Amino acid sequence: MQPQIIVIKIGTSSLSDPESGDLQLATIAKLVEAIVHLRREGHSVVLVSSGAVGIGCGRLGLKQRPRKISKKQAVAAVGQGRLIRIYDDFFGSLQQPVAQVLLTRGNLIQRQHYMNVHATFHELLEMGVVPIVNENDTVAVDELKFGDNDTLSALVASLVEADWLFLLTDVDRLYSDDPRQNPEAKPIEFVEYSELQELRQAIGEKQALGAQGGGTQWGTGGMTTKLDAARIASAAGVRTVITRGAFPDRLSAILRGENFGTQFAAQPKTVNARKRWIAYGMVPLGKLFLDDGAVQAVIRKGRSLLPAGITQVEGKFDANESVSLCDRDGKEVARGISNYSSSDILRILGSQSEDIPKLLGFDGEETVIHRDNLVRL
Ligand SMILES: Nc1ncnc2c1ncn2[C@@H]1O[C@H](COP(=O)(O)OP(=O)(O)O)[C@@H](O)[C@H]1O
Ligand SMILES: N[C@@H](CCC(=O)OP(=O)(O)O)C(=O)O
Repeated sequence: MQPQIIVIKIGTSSLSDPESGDLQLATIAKLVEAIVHLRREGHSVVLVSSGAVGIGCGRLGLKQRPRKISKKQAVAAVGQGRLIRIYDDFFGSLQQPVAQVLLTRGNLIQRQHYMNVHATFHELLEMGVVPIVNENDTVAVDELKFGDNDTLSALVASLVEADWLFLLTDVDRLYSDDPRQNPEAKPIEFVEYSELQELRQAIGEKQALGAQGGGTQWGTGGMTTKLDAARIASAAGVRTVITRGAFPDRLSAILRGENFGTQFAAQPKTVNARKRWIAYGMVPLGKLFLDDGAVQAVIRKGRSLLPAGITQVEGKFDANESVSLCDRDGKEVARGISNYSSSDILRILGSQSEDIPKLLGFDGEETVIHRDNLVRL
């Protein structure tokens, strides 16, 4: 097999015991062995590990995840140090160097920062190091949070142009409903990209009816954030698998084609690095609703977006910021960098490009979003 770039995300629910909060040392050891095995087969591996808050709670004798943000951030600062120390000890005993990479959402929004992060991952993987990534919980502010490590791992997978993203959790795969609450829930083995949005909505609605997002009080997002992650990764050409964290030795078997967990088909890797940054590095600050003709032009024909095809604007944004493009039903079909602010678009929407100078009083761009700055989702 060709050397693969593999991102593995492990959730709190697999790292610590749900009742006592104690570390699942055997799982961590097996995960480390599995990763070292993958490295020795020639693959590059990035580990995205949750657990800072959970382990911090264990260290401080807290029985529940704190609700207050500043407390959670302080507890994460306690837990992250311990987490990385355990990994360094375990990987170190197998002579595998590791690196700690702590990221905030803001690091990926700015193009220069994004490129620096990209270059650092590249160097680490070139040197055979296993980067261990987590959100920099201690400094992250609410508006600029990944919020959950499922999303973070998908963005990292897109950034490093991974072949595979493994989301390791405490259930063996995705089900039609939460198997803890509904024993009739049906296992789902394979999901096509075209099925993902609808499935996300159905499972999100069922999960919202349940008590909380995650299966235990320590997990955060449950399956909805994993499905969001699968969508981001699949769109970036990364094959995603949801599988159980307690059996990391199955990762090699999955690479060989065995069927453990739920697999999500990847879209072809056609989008370049800059467009991937536009799609998933930047955070859209508003929405443009398009008529059917504009959806056709942008999606099917890869054309630029002109003011004539825009029917409505939502949100406040400046020129050069990221926006979502939605069809008449509100479904997001593309993202791009707008040449105009939301207030200027309100004045030119529905008009012909040649009327822009007259409507705005200055000689602006002909397009609202140029095709070079536009990515289909
Ligand atoms: N449709 C579903 N299929 C499988 N698990 C589900 C589903 N809906 C909710 N869950 C719950 O999601 C939990 C895993 O999410 P979470 O606790 O956030 O894990 P992690 O800490 O690994 O990110 C499972 O324990 C399960 O109870
Ligand atoms: N950055 C947080 C991770 C939060 C998170 O996404 O947790 P999980 O749902 O268990 O993957 C931590 O280290 O505790």
